[in-house]
Amino acid sequence: MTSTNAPSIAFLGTGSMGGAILSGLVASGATATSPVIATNRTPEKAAALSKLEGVTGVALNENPEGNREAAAGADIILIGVKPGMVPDLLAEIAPALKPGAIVVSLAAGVTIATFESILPDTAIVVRSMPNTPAVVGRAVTGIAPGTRADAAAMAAVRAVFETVGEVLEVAEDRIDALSTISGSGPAYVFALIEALTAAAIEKGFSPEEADLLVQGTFRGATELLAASDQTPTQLRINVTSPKGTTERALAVMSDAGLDQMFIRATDAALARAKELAAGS
Ligand SMILES: NC(=O)C1=CN([C@@H]2O[C@H](COP(=O)(O)OP(=O)(O)OC[C@H]3O[C@@H](n4cnc5c(N)ncnc54)[C@H](OP(=O)(O)O)[C@@H]3O)[C@@H](O)[C@H]2O)C=CC1
Ligand SMILES: O=C(O)[C@@H]1CCC=N1
Repeated sequence: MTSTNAPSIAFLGTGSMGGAILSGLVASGATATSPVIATNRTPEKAAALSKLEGVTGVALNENPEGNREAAAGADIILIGVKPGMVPDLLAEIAPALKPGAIVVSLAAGVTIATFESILPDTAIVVRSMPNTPAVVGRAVTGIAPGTRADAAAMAAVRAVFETVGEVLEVAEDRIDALSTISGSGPAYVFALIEALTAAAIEKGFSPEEADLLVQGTFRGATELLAASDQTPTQLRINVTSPKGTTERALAVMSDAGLDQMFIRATDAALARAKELAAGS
């Protein structure tokens, strides 16, 4: 993505998720050699985006043609609006797309069939499910090919997402399930951090002390896991002295149904994805 032959990219809807991918691309240096256009509704957001190297932020409230103009000039168009807004945006840009343009969905729930029913036959659709650690080059992104996405198109989309992290290609019928794990996953981790921080404060630590203890522990544990050749199970056992304190804490979590809780939580996320696919 750093050669002058790199495809031109447009972000249509550059909020939490689109903005995270864009930040990761900027941090990687990719936008320095391959400029990007990024649209939003509000001028404030567009101005902030324009401060990033190689990025032109467009405010639709000032330029209502901004999505169409950005789409017309792009080889790869990332659709980063909320799921309910996707059909209208696709209808808006459909007449402007270059033949062979690759339209990449970031949206939860919205199917490839929906994309392909609105876009012209000359457009190539790829469905993705990224996550926000893209900001720091640590995204995990699922990608699934539309009916017209050949190996070259998938390679081009993979290259974009590999600039900001790891990529797993799956069939579309796995994307919703993948989303319940890695798409939503950062929120689960932050919720766990919030809960352990609240416990630290309840134990009498100041908020600053609690942040140091909890965030340092999450960072240390994940970096240990990444550096170690041991499984998470073995690393947990290494902390859990027989008849020690950790054992008591983990027993409480087990009694509270930790394993089942994640299964129920991801089932709930999956059910919501089906609702979104149905347009509700
Ligand atoms: N957040 C996440 O962790 C993840 C989100 N996703 C998917 O990403 C998509 C976006 O979610 P998220 O980033 O959280 O949402 P945000 O609300 O943060 O971002 C949406 C952006 O779209 C802009 N926008 C609204 N209408 C238009 C339009 N007509 N044309 C162009 N831009 C427009 C908004 O601009 P303005 O604010 O100026 O109105 C806003 O910046 C969703 O489909 C979601 O399912 C996928 C994986 C993870
Ligand atoms: O909550 C959502 O719907 C999106 C999809 C995965 C993460 N955020």
